[in-house]
Amino acid sequence: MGKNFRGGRGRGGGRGGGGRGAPRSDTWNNTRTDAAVIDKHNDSFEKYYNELAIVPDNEKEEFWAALRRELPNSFRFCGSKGHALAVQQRLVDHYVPEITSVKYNGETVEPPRPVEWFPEKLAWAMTTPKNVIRKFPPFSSFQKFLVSETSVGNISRQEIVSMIPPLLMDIKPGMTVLDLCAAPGSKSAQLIEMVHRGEEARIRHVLQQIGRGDGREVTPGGIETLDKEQALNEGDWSDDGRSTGLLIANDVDYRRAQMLVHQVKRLNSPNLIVTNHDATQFPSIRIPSTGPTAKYLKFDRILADVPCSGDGTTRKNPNIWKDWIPGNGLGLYIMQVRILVRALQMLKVGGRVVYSTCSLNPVENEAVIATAIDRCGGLEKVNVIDCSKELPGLRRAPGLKQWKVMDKQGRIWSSWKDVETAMAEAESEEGFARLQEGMFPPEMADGEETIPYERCIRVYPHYQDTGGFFITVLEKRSEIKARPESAPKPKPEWKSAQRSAASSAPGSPKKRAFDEDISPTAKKVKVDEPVKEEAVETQADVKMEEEATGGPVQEAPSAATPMDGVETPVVKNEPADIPIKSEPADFPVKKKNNQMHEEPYKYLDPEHPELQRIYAFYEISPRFPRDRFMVRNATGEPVKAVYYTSTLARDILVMNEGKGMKFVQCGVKMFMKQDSQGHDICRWRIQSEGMPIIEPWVGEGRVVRLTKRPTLRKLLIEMFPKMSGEGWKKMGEIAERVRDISMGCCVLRVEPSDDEDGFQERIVLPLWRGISSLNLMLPKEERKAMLLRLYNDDSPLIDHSRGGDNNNNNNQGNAAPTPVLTPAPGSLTTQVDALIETAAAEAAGDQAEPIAPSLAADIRPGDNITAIVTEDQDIEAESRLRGEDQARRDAIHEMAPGVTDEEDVFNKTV
Ligand SMILES: C[S@@+](CC[C@H](N)C(=O)[O-])C[C@H]1O[C@@H](n2cnc3c(N)ncnc32)[C@H](O)[C@@H]1O
Repeated sequence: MGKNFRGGRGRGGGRGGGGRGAPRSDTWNNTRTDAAVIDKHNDSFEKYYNELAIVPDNEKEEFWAALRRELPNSFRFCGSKGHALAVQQRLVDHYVPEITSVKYNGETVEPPRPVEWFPEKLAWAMTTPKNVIRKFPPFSSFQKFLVSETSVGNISRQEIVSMIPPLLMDIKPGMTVLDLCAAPGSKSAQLIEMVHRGEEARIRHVLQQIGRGDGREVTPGGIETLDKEQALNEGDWSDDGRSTGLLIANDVDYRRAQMLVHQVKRLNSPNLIVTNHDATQFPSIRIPSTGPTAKYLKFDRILADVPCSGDGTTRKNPNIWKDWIPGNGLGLYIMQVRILVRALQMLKVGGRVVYSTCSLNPVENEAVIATAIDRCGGLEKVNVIDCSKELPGLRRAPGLKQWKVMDKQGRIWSSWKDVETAMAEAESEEGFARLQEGMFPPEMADGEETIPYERCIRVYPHYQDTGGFFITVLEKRSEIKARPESAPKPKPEWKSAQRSAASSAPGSPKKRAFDEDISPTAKKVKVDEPVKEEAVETQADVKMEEEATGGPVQEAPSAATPMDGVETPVVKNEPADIPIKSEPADFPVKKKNNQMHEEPYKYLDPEHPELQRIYAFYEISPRFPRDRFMVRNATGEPVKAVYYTSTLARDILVMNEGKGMKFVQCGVKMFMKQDSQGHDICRWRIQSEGMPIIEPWVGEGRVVRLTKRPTLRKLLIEMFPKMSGEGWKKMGEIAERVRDISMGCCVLRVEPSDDEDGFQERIVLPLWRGISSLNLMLPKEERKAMLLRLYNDDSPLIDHSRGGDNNNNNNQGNAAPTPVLTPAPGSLTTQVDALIETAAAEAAGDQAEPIAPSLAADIRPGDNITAIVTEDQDIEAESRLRGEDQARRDAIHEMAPGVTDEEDVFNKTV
């Protein structure tokens, strides 16, 4: 083990250790005070679901009671499996026994419990009340553990039911995956972990094959080799074991796309691209073609976790009780269908789309599935997969076979036929607005196969003490040509006769209501724009046909039209190509609503002299590819940072540049320029997030090995311990090595052993050898989290660069005062802070917007989320992350460069 790109930043990788994008520490014992005062009744809500009988009579009471109770806290251990298990082990061995013995008011307090059906029991839930957590010391240390591991990205707070869809995607290494509605990104995080599954073991295997291993056999048994068997059996060996898969995580909302970036960036995956598009018309992505015809990316797996009314989330969002109206679900149906149809279009034959909502409403669930299958050509083309054997232990209900629809006035309709009859007789169309034929169970023609709704999955709150959720897994059986919305399915004869009678009746509605009625709800999130549906389909279909037939593809001229403040490409009825050129190629471009476009992604020549210097200094194996390093500035020169991406990500960035694709983020920062003195020192240090990727390929000349617990503890607790004079002798087992190693960045490999003072897991950390001191290049939060997890030690850090004070900001040394980093008014940071305030207000129900209320729940005011769009901002954000010490050092450097500690000079980022 040693790779930590997937959230294992406790092992040294990982920026964002400051908990950016992670829940704020105090959310771990939040109780929702608003929950107590909200009246948890809503007549229409209760009437509708009672009449639908979504649960049997004898469960109704339990069902409604569960919906009214508060939701237990739940979380998931994340990162690579081995690492996640190591962190989990700490909970099992240390905290659970402590907590289990606690009694409150004579009752034993329920400890956190693992979710039985979740693989490896990596998901946990707890109902412990806040006052108990506050009152008892065992809980406070447990809470500290949760807070610190969450802040460094080893634990992700996530609703239990929200963890289900990725688990049903059956993602295999090497697959291309698209998450169409991804923000704030909890499922994307799961998906990227899956894309990388087994990678560590595969790479270790390859290294051993080529004689570059670290001497340890990859044998089953140790935590770090758990993935081995699976890894060796699964494919994806074409890139020396590195994952060749891809996740594109997309969201239409730019603000939310930024939340998404912060959630997934800490996973340090080079196989991830974040985009900002309307999923109903997600552009086709060009990829290299070996033949004369253009080629477009198709996905093995797509997650359509669509925006929904969210009425399964009352436990988390009690405002739903007062806000629930039938129009919420009705207004979303069209968009949900469009997203699902687009997903099916972009899917490979044999691939899977997982459709999910946190709504109980069949209009947003079974009806969407039925309509999308119908529009794509029926069950011959797209089928529902039976997942009843998956996730054993998860209690679930089958999808509804029959359902009714509640209109905006609260009337409940059993069939579209009834609606049509009533519409024909009605004085006005008022009251029928938004009703659609497709919202009702389809009436099948003779001999037509019925949709196997029983394969849809409904999870109700009282089953496992969770929120409510709907999931359906669809498989594409053959190429499709989706029927446009405006071309309804041919009707059985009786229906045609009835329709013509109805439409000729005096006062009959001229148009079906939805044609002119766009949900105000949808408008709020700017997602239900009038999509030029037919055109989109035409183009997508053309592309698919071209791919299928190998026919020619014509590059379409392109245009972009702003709609309601959102730059949405309007697709004209041209023969091909959804990607539309909407940007000139100069960057960055400031857009309306403060949307920014990223700086360009420019790949470096593999023979670039700077790359050659880096390879030489770190003795990087020639097998490690050189053609995937890029910079993010218009000159294309490595000035400040060098990023690394997978091959497929590179091809996509290169081939689609300037073609209207809105890339928000891609690439792992691998090398950062260091302002350092000395001729033979490499001015590029390995950035902690890139460390897990490059570290196995770094030569012995830049590696320091460590096996004893006390040595690592010293490095974690002491910042800048002295090497000068006799100082180096205090470094224990690594003393001579660090005395002799030349200045610059190196790799600290913490190796597991069976010794009493040895480690169970492999850890890799970046280390800086300065002229007269040594320093782990880790943010303070990360140091503290590791100290707590590995040593159960929460003592303050000691900073030798400020005279050895204990870093409590009381500035006892002779150093300059610590400047406080305050973002300038109007800066990106403050703007995004404001956005996050808004998101939190949404989560607390301050807005009437019923769409996906769960979205903002994981983001709180004060979370340090910044819209990072340029290289400079990225570096600035990193400096902030590294804490006030960095700022202080920078300040000292500027104030009195000649007299301060040398480390100020040697650790300053240019
Ligand atoms: C239910 S949430 C997704 C939650 C997310 N999958 C997760 O697990 O964190 C729905 C998301 O869809 C986005 N959205 C709404 N309409 C969209 C559209 N037309 N295209 C893409 N994304 C859309 C919203 O901004 C929202 O972030």
